[in-house]
Amino acid sequence: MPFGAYQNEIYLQGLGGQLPPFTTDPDALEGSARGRLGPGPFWYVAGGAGSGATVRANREAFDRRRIVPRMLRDATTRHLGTTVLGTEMPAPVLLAPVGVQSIVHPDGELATARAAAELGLTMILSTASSHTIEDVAAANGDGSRWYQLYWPNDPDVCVSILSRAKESGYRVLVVTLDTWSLAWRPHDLDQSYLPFIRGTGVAIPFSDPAFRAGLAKPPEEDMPSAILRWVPMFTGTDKSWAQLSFLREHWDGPIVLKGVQHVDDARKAVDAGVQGIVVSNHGGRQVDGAIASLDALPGIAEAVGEQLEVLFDSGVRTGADIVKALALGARAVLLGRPYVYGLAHGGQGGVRHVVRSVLADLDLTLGLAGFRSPAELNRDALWERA
Ligand SMILES: Cc1cc2nc3c(=O)[nH]c(=O)nc-3n(C[C@H](O)[C@H](O)[C@H](O)COP(=O)(O)O)c2cc1C
Ligand SMILES: O=C(O)C(=O)c1ccccc1
Repeated sequence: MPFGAYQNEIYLQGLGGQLPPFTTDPDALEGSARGRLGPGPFWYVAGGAGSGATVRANREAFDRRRIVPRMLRDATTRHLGTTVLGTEMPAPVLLAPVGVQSIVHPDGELATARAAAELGLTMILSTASSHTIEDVAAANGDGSRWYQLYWPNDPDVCVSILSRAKESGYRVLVVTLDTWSLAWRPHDLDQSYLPFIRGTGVAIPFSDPAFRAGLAKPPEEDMPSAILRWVPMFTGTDKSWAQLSFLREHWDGPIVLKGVQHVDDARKAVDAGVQGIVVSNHGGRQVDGAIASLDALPGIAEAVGEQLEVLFDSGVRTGADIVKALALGARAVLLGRPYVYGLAHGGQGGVRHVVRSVLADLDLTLGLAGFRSPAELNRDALWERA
């Protein structure tokens, strides 16, 4: 069933008097989620670092580029599927790792895992998850899952978490490099809203045998001490390129580095022997004033796209955005905030509606622009404003 068929489904349901569960308008989605969430949870998701300059820059970079549609090329049948690092995907879209999803819905990552499995998409589970590696794997069933590591300083805890992920069927390790500390985030600070305490984003360390072994009392008996041990374990110390060999030793599948923004770092990733990168500025949540992720993409894809898989995120909201990122050299994109807003609207069903909408929009936009598959896209498909 083509993804664009969601359009017909919605129109047909309309004949029976039924409307979509909530908006299909990507621009209205954030405002709609705002009406459902308190200010703490809403700004945790929507907020960015500092003045919000990079959150805005991410959108502006998409706006500056436009698709140039081609006619009479018979794009009535499209094939959106692709394979990334051995993972088959029905469309070049993954669900980005987002921490502490219980903040917006009690089912949190379990709902996301179920929605991803239903749609055949790959989810990337965050280390800051509010559910354990094993529970999310069970919810995802025979779906496709990758694991995102916030790299703990304690090697025993790191190895233990990696082996749990491996045993639970997570196929690819995504190592996030840009968040060894949370950035200056005025919205969270003004509300004294520390996300991973508010939403129990510590399920993974607290359930970890190696982490528990280092505590005087288990977290259930002494939560503050456990948190005080975990926070410095995954923040405060940056790692070096040389240390990546430790992860290669303890993870025998593909490794992807998330948060690459400079072409020289992309080349270092090649030298380090990893299999992929995510060109990302963390949705504008880390370095305020950082380059728009889409502006960083073409140079990086050109330099290293033949040597490793180049994935992309930050600012993707529509099908057209995905077309633009693919045309600039991304193999696939990660969807971030939009699916979290879907989760806020209705758990698994809310994620399903948002993701189906984005995929339908992608399918229709690609076809109407005259392309049958992502592989046909390149820079010729775009016009760019100076
Ligand atoms: C609420 C929230 C929590 C996030 N938590 C994580 C995380 O735990 N690990 C991670 O690698 N990235 C995390 N990210 C970043 C996303 O993976 C992704 O890079 C970003 O959302 C992309 O930007 P977009 O939301 O504009 O699409 C988070 C993003 C948001 C919005
Ligand atoms: O908020 C984030 O962007 C993020 O990456 C994170 C990190 C730790 C806990 C929760 C979210």
